[in-house]
Amino acid sequence: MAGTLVADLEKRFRGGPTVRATLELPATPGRVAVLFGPSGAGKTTVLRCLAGLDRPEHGRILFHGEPWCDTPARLFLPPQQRRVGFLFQDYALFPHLTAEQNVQYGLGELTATARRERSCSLFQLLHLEGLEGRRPRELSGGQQQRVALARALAIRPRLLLLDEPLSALDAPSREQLRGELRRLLRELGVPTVVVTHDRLEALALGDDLVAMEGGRVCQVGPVADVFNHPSELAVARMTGIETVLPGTVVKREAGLATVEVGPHHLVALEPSHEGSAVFVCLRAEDVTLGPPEAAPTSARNRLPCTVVSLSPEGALVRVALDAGFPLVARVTRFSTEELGLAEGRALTATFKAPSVRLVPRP
Ligand SMILES: Nc1ncnc2c1ncn2[C@@H]1O[C@H](COP(=O)(O)OP(=O)(O)OP(=O)(O)O)[C@@H](O)[C@H]1O
Repeated sequence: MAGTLVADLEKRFRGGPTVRATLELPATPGRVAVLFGPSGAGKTTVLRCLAGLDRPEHGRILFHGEPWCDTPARLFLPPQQRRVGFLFQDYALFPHLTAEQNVQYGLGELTATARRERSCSLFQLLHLEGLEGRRPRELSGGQQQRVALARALAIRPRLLLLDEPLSALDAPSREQLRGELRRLLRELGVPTVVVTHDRLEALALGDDLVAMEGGRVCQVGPVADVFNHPSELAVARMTGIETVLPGTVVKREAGLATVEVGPHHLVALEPSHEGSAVFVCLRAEDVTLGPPEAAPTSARNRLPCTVVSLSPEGALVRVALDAGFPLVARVTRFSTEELGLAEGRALTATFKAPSVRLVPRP
């Protein structure tokens, strides 16, 4: 129990959905867990229950073995007793207070000197020196975010909870601050739970991932495990796998599975689950394109296909293909030119067996 955050809760909204979450996460210094999923998945609801801002109808929350919520025992600790730092989506800074006053707001129990010392060290840590006297409207989006983070940290929280911390920023700032926030969270040494619906943000910020959809937790695990081995179709979709095809496992041998998909037999690593009905999931980045007469490579899967459409995406091009079933590849502009890609062009698509993820099909 030490070093973990355990939650098993159910929150019902009158006339609305029920959000259920069962999860156990490492909560060690600097470790970041991401609640990830599409809009309406229930991420914010879980975060608010962890904070003590919402009260679940049923459930338990244990932080390092200490009960924060236990509905059968009628136990519910308010946020200040949990000592959690909460960063709201819109930062919720008091507009009439200066940055320094905002940061010192929750420190009423300290002497004025101690309050000043605490906020001074946070302004240094978050590179906000010189901005103490500014009001929120006189700060940039990134500066507001850091002031809000300083306020959340001022109480010396045991757990930091961040709701979409970058969503209030424009795209270029978001990209820049993603890496900065990650470094900062590591440095701060406080276990953190972050809500995001953004795939890149989840990858950049998280050590652990809780994938949610439709008010339930679909999968929990280290970020790379969840992205590489989605346990179900909903997780495959939310982690950005574009090719999802119904298939049937027709052979299992020597750690490999042969899967019938449309007119083809594909080779994948043998899945740990039983059952032959599967979804074959393939990332566009894992598909290599070459001329029809391309020489064999180590890739187990080679499919003749034709180009259906090309869509530029910055330095890359998304290539929709017809291989007897729809297949998506993503290649550089350079490769597009070199291969002379155009609608109707015949090609060979190749991908390795470990790139083919098999997810059980109900
Ligand atoms: N106070 C409320 N009353 C009724 N329904 C609510 C309330 N708060 C949330 N919900 C509903 O509960 C579900 C989960 O909402 P929640 O805000 O937790 O989702 P989310 O994953 O954080 O979504 P988003 O990414 O859009 O913020 C949604 O269907 C939402 O409409």
